[in-house]
Amino acid sequence: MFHRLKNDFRLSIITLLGISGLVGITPFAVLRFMQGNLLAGVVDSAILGGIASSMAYAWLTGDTRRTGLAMAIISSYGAVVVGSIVGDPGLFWLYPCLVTTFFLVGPRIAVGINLSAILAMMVVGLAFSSQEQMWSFSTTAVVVSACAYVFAHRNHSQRRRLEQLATIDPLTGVKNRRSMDEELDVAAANAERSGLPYALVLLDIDHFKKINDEYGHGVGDDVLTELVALLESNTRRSDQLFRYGGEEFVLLLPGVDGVNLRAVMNNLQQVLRKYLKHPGGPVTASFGVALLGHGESVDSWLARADNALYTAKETGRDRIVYAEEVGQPMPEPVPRAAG
Ligand SMILES: Nc1nc2c(ncn2[C@@H]2O[C@H](COP(=O)(O)OP(=O)(O)OP(=O)(O)O)[C@@H](O)[C@H]2O)c(=O)[nH]1
Repeated sequence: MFHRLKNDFRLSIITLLGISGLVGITPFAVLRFMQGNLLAGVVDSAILGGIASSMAYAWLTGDTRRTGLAMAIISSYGAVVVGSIVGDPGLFWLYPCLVTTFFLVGPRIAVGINLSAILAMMVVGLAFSSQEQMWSFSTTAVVVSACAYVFAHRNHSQRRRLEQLATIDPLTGVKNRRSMDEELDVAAANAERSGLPYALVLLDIDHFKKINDEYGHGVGDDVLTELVALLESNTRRSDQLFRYGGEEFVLLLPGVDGVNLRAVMNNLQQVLRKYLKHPGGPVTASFGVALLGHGESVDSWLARADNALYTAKETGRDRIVYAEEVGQPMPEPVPRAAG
């Protein structure tokens, strides 16, 4: 349970706000019934029920996106109904809701929910004892929403930037090794479920150190970016390229095996031979290729591709070596899905 709370930010917010809502609203629901205000008591109880069932749904299904939206709507419009029934004291409930919507949904949706709730409160008009009170409330509620929006928007873009810094290689713009680990896990799980074949290619530029030493690091960097451009423009959109480290890259190719895989690999090798150049001439690369076996771990898959690459380097470079050809028995292939 603590593990889920620690790793799922939205679930932890839903739980925190849900528990705060239940603890904060329950005494008022009891009070309304004791005061004989049945309608307000029933509305408070309905809000409590909505919050509790949303929280349970989020925990059971993990669908925190829909739950966040449901909780934002229930709490904001619930506050409007309560304000309209009990008047002044109910107005204050909208303020925490205006802020918490930004924790539950994206900034734009939160602004939409907030403005429509403020407008609804004004149109119904029952919560206010005077025009002045209505306009004071509406103006301060809009100011609170605007400030919360600016803060949430900044937070959102900073999080996106951090995600980018953590997952993208700054020189070439392709995903880094950290993203690769995640994507390979996803691919292995998908292969078991759907029966789709997956090929993994480890690619390493030949004699790259010499290029750096003779022409400088700037030229080496240009070769790396040119390699990425060539690979990206000669593979499918569903293929994924990662920088494994230094001058080594990983290509993840879903849906290809057998003759098709060999055709793809031969084409890539030809393209690099023809177009990848440094000031002294062409640049070549060596390739180690491994198809994911049935039930095989990602580590074993990578290790087989790495062994194949090692063989390609040892046997002269500028070569494509398939793992099953270098004395590594290919694990049983992933069974194809029926149909
Ligand atoms: N320009 C540049 N060089 C890099 C970068 N990352 C790693 N390198 C260099 O890549 C070179 C890799 O050299 P080696 O591992 O000896 O490999 P190699 O010279 O390609 O030899 P083989 O792989 O055996 O053909 C080293 O000189 C690193 O400094 C980078 O981002 N930019």
